[in-house]
Amino acid sequence: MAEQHPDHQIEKDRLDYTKSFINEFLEAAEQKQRASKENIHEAFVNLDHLDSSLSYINILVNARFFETSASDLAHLKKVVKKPYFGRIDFQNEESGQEESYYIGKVSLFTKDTHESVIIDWRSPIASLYYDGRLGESSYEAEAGTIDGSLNLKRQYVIEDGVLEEIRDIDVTTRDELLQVSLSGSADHRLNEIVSTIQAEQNEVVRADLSKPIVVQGVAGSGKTTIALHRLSMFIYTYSEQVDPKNIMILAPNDLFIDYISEALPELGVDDIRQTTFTEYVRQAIGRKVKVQDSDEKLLTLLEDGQEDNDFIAWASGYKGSLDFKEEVDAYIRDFEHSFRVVEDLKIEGFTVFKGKKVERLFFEEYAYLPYYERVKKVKSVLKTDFKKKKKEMEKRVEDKFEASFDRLYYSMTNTEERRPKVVKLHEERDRKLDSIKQTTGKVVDEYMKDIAVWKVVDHYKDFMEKLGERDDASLQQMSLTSLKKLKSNNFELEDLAPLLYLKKRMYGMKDENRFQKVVIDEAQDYSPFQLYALKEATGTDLFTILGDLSQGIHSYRGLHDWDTVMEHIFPKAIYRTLKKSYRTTVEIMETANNLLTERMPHLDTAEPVVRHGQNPDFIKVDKTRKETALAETVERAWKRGALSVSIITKTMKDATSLFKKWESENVQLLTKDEKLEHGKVAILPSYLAKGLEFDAVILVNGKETYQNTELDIKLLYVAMTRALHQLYFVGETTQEFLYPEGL
Ligand SMILES: Nc1ncnc2c1ncn2[C@@H]1O[C@H](COP(=O)(O)OP(=O)(O)OP(=O)(O)O)[C@@H](O)[C@H]1O
Repeated sequence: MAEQHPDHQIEKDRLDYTKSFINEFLEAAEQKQRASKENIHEAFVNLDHLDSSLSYINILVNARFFETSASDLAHLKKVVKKPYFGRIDFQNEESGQEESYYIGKVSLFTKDTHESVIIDWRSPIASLYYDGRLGESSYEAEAGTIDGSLNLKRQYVIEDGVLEEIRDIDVTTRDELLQVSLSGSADHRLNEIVSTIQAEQNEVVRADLSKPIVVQGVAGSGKTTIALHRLSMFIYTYSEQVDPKNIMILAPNDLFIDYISEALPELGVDDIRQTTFTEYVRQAIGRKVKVQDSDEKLLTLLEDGQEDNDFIAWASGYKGSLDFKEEVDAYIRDFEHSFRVVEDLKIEGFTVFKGKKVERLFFEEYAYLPYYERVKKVKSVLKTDFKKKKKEMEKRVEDKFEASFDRLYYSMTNTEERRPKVVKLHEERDRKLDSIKQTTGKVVDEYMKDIAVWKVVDHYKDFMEKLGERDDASLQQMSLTSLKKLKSNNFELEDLAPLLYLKKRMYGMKDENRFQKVVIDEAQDYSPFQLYALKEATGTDLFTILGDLSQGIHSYRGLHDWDTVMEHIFPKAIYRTLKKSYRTTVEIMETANNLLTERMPHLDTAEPVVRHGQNPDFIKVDKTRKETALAETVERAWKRGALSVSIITKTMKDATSLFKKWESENVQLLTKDEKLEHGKVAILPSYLAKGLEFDAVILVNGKETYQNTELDIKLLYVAMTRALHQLYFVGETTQEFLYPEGL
C-alpha cells in the first residue's frame, strides 16, 4: 500500500537520511565511549605509580561520560528502528515559512545548522499533531501563541527501520493508526501510546502543568495511560527543576504497580516513587501498623450480609469525610490549648522568663510550626535565652551585693559588729553565684516537663476516646469498635487519613515523605479526607487525580462526586472529562452501558471508539458442567487470538474455590500482591480487576451472584469493562449477571 503513496520515495529517502544521521551520531558517540574506556584503563594502570589524585580525577571524569552516554546511546539505539511516527507541515503566519516536522520520542538537531531532524512528541509544536485540524491552527510556545496553518498531518508505520505505510490524515479520515493500535492484544502490560494520543487526551496531557488536575474518565478512556504521559510531559518541561525522585504515584495495590511499571522507562519516567496509600502512611508515621485489607472489608459488606453493614458503611464514610477532619482539627486545637505554662521560671529570686512570654512564643511567634516542633523550638529559644541571662543574673547578684555592702558599710561603723554581717553577705552572694553558675539548660526541660510527648497512634486513640464521650450513639459505637481494634494494634484503611493528618499537624513531615508532584490513579476509591491529608502531608497541591465514579466500588467510603474535591481540597484544579472508551469494542461497551443505563441511570456511560468485535457470549450451563464449560470457553478465547485471558468471579472466595478445582499449571490465582504471569489464565475477584485489562474476559459466579445493589452493579461493570476483544458470561441464568433473558 505504501508504494502507492505519491510521496513514498521522498519519505523513504527521508527515513534513510534520518537513520544514517542517527547511525553517524551513534558511531561518533561510541568512538568517544571507547576513548573514555581506554582513558579509564590507562588511569587505572597509572594509579599505582603516578600522581594518584590526578589519575583518580581522570577515572571520575571518564566514568561519568561513560555513564551518561551509555544511557543516551541505549535510548537512541532503540529509536533508530522507528525514529518517528508522524509528521506535520506548519506554515508560520508571521514568517510565512512552511516547515516539516517529524515527530518521535527524542529531539535531534543537526549540529551545525540546528535544523530539526526529529522533534520530541512533548515539544510544544508537536501538540499540533494531536489536536490540530488541517487549516488554521495555533500552538502555545514559551513566547506565546504561535498562529499559522497546518497543511499536512501524516502518520507512518515503520517496522524495524522499514517504511511500511504512509497515511495522511485529513478532516474526514478516521484515525486508522488508532484502529490498528486498538485491535492489538494486551500482553499484561500497559502500553505507551505517544503515536495515537487523541485530542481529548492530549488536552489532559498538556493542560497547565503548574496546576492540579482532576480527570473523570469512563472505563477504558486511557486514564492510567494518560497519567503517565502527563508525567512524562511534566518531567520533560521542568527537567531543570524537578527530580523524578520527588514524584510519587499512588496505585491501589502491588499488582497494579507491577502492571504500570513496565510503561515507565519507555516514557522516561522511571525513578519515581510508586507505592500504595497504606505504604506511604506507614513510612510517613514511621510505624508498620497492621492495616486490615480494605478489600476484605468490602468482602464483609459483600459476603457476610451482617446486620450492622449499615453502621460499617456509615462509620467508614464518616471517617473519610471533611467533617471528620474538622473533628481532628478541633482535637488538635484542644490539645494545643492544654499547653499551659502559667508559672514564671524563677532562679534565685530572678524571673528568667515569664509564663506569658512562653505562651506568646508558643501561640503566636511559632504558631506556624507543628505542635511538637513548636515545643522543641520554644525549648531551644528558652535555653539560648537562659544562657544569655545567666551572665546578667550573675552581674545583678554582684551589683546587689555591692549595694548591700555599701549600705552596711555606711550604716554600721563598728567593724567588730559589721564583720559577721559582711561574712554572711559574702556567703550569701557566693551561694547565689554558685547556684546560678551550676544551673544549666536542664532547668528549661524541668520547667516544661509537664508537656506530654505522645506517639501519633496514642493521639489517635485519645481522639477516639474523646469522641466516644459525646452524647451521640453512633459516635459512641464508632469509638467503641475502633478502640477495640486499635488497642490490639489493628487499623482500618479509614484510620490512615486521620493518622497521617495528625502526624503532619502535630509532628511535621520528614523531607523524604514530601513531594513535588503526586499522581493518584483509581481516585474514585479515595475519601475526601484521604486526599486532604495527602495534600497536607506531601506539601504540594500539584496532584493529578484520575478516576471514574461509575467504578467507585468503595463508594461507601470514597467519593460520590468530584465537587467536594474541586471546592474544598484542590480549588485551583483544572477539571477534565474523558468520555470515549478506547479499550473495548462497541459490542462490549454497549452491553456494559446497558447495565448502567438500566440500573444506575445517573452515572456516565462511555462512548466507544468505533471498533467492532463479536457480541458478548452468554453460555448457559447447569451447575455440574460449569468447570467444563469454563475450560471450553478459555480454549475458545485462545483460539480466537487472545493473548491474555481472565476469569473474573464476584468474590475472592469464589475465585479461590474455582482455582482449587481447576488444578492446572496454566492457571493463576491473582491476589493483590501477585504479579500477572504471561500466558496463564488469571482467576481473580471483580474488585481486584479494576485498572487491569485482558483480551478475553470470562465472567462466572460461584456461590454468590450479583445483586441489584449499587455496589454489585459497579463491581459487575468494572469486571465487564476489563475486556478488550471478547467477553463471555458463564452461568445458569442471565439474571445472575443482572441481565434480563436474551442478552
Ligand atoms: N489514544 C490511545 N491510543 C491507543 N490506545 C489507547 C489510547 N488511549 C487508551 N488506549 C488503550 O486503552 C486501554 C485503556 O487504557 P487505560 O487502562 O489507561 O484506561 P483507564 O481509563 O485507566 O481504564 P479503567 O478506568 O477502566 O481502568 C489501554 O489498552 C490503552 O493502551
